Amino acid sequence: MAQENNHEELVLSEDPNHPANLICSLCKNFYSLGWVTGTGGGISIRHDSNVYLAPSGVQKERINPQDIFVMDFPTKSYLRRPPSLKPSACTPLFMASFTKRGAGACIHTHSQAAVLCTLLTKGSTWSIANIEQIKAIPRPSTGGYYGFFDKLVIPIIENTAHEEDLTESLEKAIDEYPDTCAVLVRRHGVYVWGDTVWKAKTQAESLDYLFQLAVEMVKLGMEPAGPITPAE
Ligand SMILES: CSC[C@@H](O)[C@@H](O)C(=O)COP(=O)(O)O
Ligand SMILES: [Zn+2]
Repeated sequence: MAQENNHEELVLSEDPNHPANLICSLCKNFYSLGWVTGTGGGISIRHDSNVYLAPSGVQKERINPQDIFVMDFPTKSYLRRPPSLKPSACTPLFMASFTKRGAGACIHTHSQAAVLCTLLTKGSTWSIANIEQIKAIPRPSTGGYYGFFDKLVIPIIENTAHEEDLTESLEKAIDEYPDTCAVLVRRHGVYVWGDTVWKAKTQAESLDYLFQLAVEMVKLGMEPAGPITPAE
């Protein structure tokens, strides 16, 4: 019987910046940061009209380019489905960032700092102010980035039993917070997107830095979004 054409040419490339190679190398990088351990978390990249997706339920730091799914973005149909694998359960959430924000990549982490920030905040947003690293976060309404004296506000949505059931509330948060490039998921992690894969990466790094800092500030009795007070 003839083998189904699985379009390996869509994922096999010598170019380290090919999306299929980048998903593999970045997942190793994110694993070492504790963002994608134990199969959780992941990344999807949109390049031209193709969306590149990791498989579901696998050790993300051990993915090979042959394991990558490729979707045609305009039609949402799969151009390549590796046999015996399922696409990431995060697919509809990654797609929300591509469709609603035109993102070029979306990163999902299970970072403990992100989870702790959702536990330290009872409401539906998490914020921080007056910290230099805020300046790495884009603010679409101004066409630029947050300033040092601005307050950064990230929406928090409630977790669900299944990843795909988060889609509706993530889409609502994206609509309600037009300046955000991230949505926290309570007791779960965070989704961060960017115009390009490198912007998504640096924004995810900057946010994780701020999440870690905020946890330490709270431990020291400081309010992360509070006013600047003279050091004692
Ligand atoms: C540790 S299981 C985590 C999953 O349920 C989910 O939250 C996740 O982030 C990864 O889903 P996956 O389908 O493996 O890409
Ligand atoms: Zn997850």
